[in-house]
Amino acid sequence: MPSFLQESQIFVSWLSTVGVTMSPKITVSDLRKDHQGRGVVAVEDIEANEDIFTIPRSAIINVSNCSLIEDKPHLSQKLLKLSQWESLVVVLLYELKVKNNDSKWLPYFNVLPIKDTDNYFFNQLVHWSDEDLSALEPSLILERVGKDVSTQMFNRLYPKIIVERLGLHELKGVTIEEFFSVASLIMSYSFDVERPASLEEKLQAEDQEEDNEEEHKIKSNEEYPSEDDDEDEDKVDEDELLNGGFFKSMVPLADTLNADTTLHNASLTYSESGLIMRSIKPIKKGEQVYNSYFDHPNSEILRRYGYVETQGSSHDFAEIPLAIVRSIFSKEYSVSTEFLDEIFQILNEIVIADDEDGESAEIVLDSYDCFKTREVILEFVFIIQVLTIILAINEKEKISSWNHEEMYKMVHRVFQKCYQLVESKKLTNKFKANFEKILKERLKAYPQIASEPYTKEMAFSRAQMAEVVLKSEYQSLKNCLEIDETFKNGPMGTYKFIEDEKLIRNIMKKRAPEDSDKDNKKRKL
Ligand SMILES: C[S@@+](CC[C@H](N)C(=O)[O-])C[C@H]1O[C@@H](n2cnc3c(N)ncnc32)[C@H](O)[C@@H]1O
Repeated sequence: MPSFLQESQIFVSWLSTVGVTMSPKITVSDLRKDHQGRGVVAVEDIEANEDIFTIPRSAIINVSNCSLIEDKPHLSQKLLKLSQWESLVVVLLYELKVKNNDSKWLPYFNVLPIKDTDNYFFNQLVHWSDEDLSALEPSLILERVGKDVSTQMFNRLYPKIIVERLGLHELKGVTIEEFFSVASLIMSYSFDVERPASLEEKLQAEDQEEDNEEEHKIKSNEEYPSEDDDEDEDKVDEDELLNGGFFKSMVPLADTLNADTTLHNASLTYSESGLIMRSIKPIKKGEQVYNSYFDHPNSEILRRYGYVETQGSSHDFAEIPLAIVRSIFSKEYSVSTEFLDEIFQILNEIVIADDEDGESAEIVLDSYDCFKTREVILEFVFIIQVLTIILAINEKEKISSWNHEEMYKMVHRVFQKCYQLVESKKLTNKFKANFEKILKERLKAYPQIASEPYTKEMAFSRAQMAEVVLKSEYQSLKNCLEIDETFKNGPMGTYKFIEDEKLIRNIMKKRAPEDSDKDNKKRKL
């Protein structure tokens, strides 16, 4: 059996046979000592904006370039009706299970975790046991692990889509574990590759032709699709492959690059004929060429890719659940959670009622993001400010005993006045106090280890990676808790703090008619 090194060499030789051109300034390296599998490293200095390699579209795998369509071109339209994920799963299963050693991409598959199980294993959160996952408490990433979604996809594909609709009996015996491996591979290795304009036109024309034929068939033969078919088509419609202008694709060599949010130095660009990996800054001899897998915090990097950045991701944030906002306000103002839920319901009604162009943002969210950079999402600022004022007025007026209509009017007025306040970069002093209490309460949920600084050690075990995620979130909260910094000169801009009474007096005074016109102007957060 070829060694790890030999497999890399076979892969690199194969790349040239499929038209990939590689700069002599890079090499595919063995980075197993750093627990990074393979990666691309510069063997000579590379300047900014240099082409590092180019990949023709014929070398990538997707629904328009794969053995399945070469062998069974009649399935093309049916595949295009699936979602991006579903179609790539089918395409890869066919390549791996049916073509297997005859696949033209075999030297590529041999350097991937799906085939090289001696040197790789999947570490994404879907593969973690419940015990492993418990180390991530209280991170809200636990609500997005994705086991249910993956299982649902498997149940949709089997047997209905793969066997009944596509007639791929040769893929009948695929187990849920095999499906999970392919799904994990797609999650951590695939790219959303823009379709070239020429292909886009061809696909749209074929789709139109297909629709016309379908319509003709129905009219002439009165042959209606079965109820079941109809239901299925509806389900995938929004998510259909033809939407979005890209194909989820496997891109050999581009996916050999590891990623780092701070060391990111190369990016993939698309042209009509192919894909180009280009340096975005100078890369010194000996340095690794790093891609970026979008702006993810460590929790999401772990969920999707199975590793963490040991000193934190540049895009780290922590999430504050709405439940904490509810419990702090309930405690601080001695009001029932039912009353707070009624206010939340009214806030949702206001957003819907005042939404003229469908663009107003909801402010009652399941959770609120607080970034390491000291940015706090505006919905969070706004809901705390609104609740602070409503509950102060409640102390004077006992709003909680009012009927829904009266309560709606008052909440609406507070909403509008707080909107103007926040828009003019002002907040109240009591907002500051409540913001602080909420963040402190969230911090209490984290274990002691989360408050300790990152260590220099690499984090390889699941327990170590979970610790790094908790540190990333804890530090994000701590940073945002430095309120004078958060609301002064940071990414949020500079806010002025005013007396709550001033705003409350303004709200309580009888409204002048011209005020209401001004108040009704469009709001977007
Ligand atoms: C697109 S692949 C990159 C190539 C991969 N290293 C290989 O040998 O096939 C993505 C996977 O590489 C690993 N990876 C990427 N960036 C990493 C990093 N900065 N540190 C550790 N592992 C990384 C993770 O296992 C991730 O799921």
